[in-house]
Amino acid sequence: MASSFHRQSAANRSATRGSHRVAAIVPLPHHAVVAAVAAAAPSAPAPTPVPASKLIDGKAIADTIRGEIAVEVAAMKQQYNLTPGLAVVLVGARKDSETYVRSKKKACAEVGFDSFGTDLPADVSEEELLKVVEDYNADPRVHGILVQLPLPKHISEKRILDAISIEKDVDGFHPLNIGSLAMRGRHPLFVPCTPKGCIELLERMKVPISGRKACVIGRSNIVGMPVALLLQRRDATVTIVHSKTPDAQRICSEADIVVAACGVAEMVTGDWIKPGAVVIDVGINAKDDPSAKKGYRLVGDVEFEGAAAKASLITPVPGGVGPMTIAMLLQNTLESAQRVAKGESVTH
Ligand SMILES: Nc1nc(=O)c2c([nH]1)NC[C@@H]1CN(c3ccc(C(=O)N[C@@H](CCC(=O)O)C(=O)O)cc3)C=[N+]21
Repeated sequence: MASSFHRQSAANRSATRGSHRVAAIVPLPHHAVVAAVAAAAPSAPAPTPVPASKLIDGKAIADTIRGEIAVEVAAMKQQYNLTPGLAVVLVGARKDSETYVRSKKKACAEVGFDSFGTDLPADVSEEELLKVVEDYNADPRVHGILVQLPLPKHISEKRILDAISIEKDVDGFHPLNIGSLAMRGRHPLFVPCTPKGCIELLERMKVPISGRKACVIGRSNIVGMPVALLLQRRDATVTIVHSKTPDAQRICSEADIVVAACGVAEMVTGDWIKPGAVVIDVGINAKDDPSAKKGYRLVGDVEFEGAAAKASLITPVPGGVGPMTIAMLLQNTLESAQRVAKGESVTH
């Protein structure tokens, strides 16, 4: 089960502060460090742990955002007597999908949202699923609709996603939302959650984007393409590399910001990373590990130790982008409810 999608995260220091601080406070000559390490660990050299100052703590940042959302929800209930509502539709019984759906519903409860759920059998017909989506489209208690992907093979993902009312499309997957994202001077109603989470991590860590070179690895509709558009909107110079790109590693190694969303476990090794670059790892892959309780552990699309040795900041997996995806889903749902409360809702 090597589902790929995202996440990681961690610390509350900026990229520039992190790297400058190390340079300013630890001016030890290299040989002195080597000598000190040798004295402390005379036997097998243990891998140097990644310092906390390099970690982008996605879980902590997502917790902060969820706290901010809870405050807004309480205010909205007071002022407008309105509670944001999210509907999550799950088809079939994929273990990973069930886990994600459970954490989405839990997150809703924590910030004071209403959550609605429909679980359908894997052999449900496309028509029945469409009917569920249409009922949620018409339900005024529901401000966001998420149909958990992937869907079973016999159902057209396109047909289902296109049926979600654009003003409840909190995943931001509707072509009208993606189209607006791609056009200067336009503003989509919703930005897809994982790409939005990546940018939020960069911004909260005060990583400069404007004028920087960014490399996005992967061109999927849900992550690679929209995250590239978001970086470009913030005036980065963006290169997207993918499975058919000759010399992807060389291109990546020139980037100040790397977003890895290729869906291949630990593909991006340290030699892809320019010294001081900021690395956002969107991958989530299960890797066999007999020493782990479950027999596997989660790894990203980035080989963490090697990349961390070069990077100024890096997101871990888990605990990086993953928790941010859920926080951004809540934020999109809140924004949707706010539009309704203020009478700004657009009609489909
Ligand atoms: N319509 C739709 N929208 C989605 O946003 C969507 C989807 N379908 N299908 C599947 C992917 C996957 N996804 C994740 C969300 C949170 C974590 C997450 O919170 N991960 C934690 C925990 C990981 C774990 O322990 O399993 C972490 O990385 O720290 C991961 C993955 C949303 N997806």
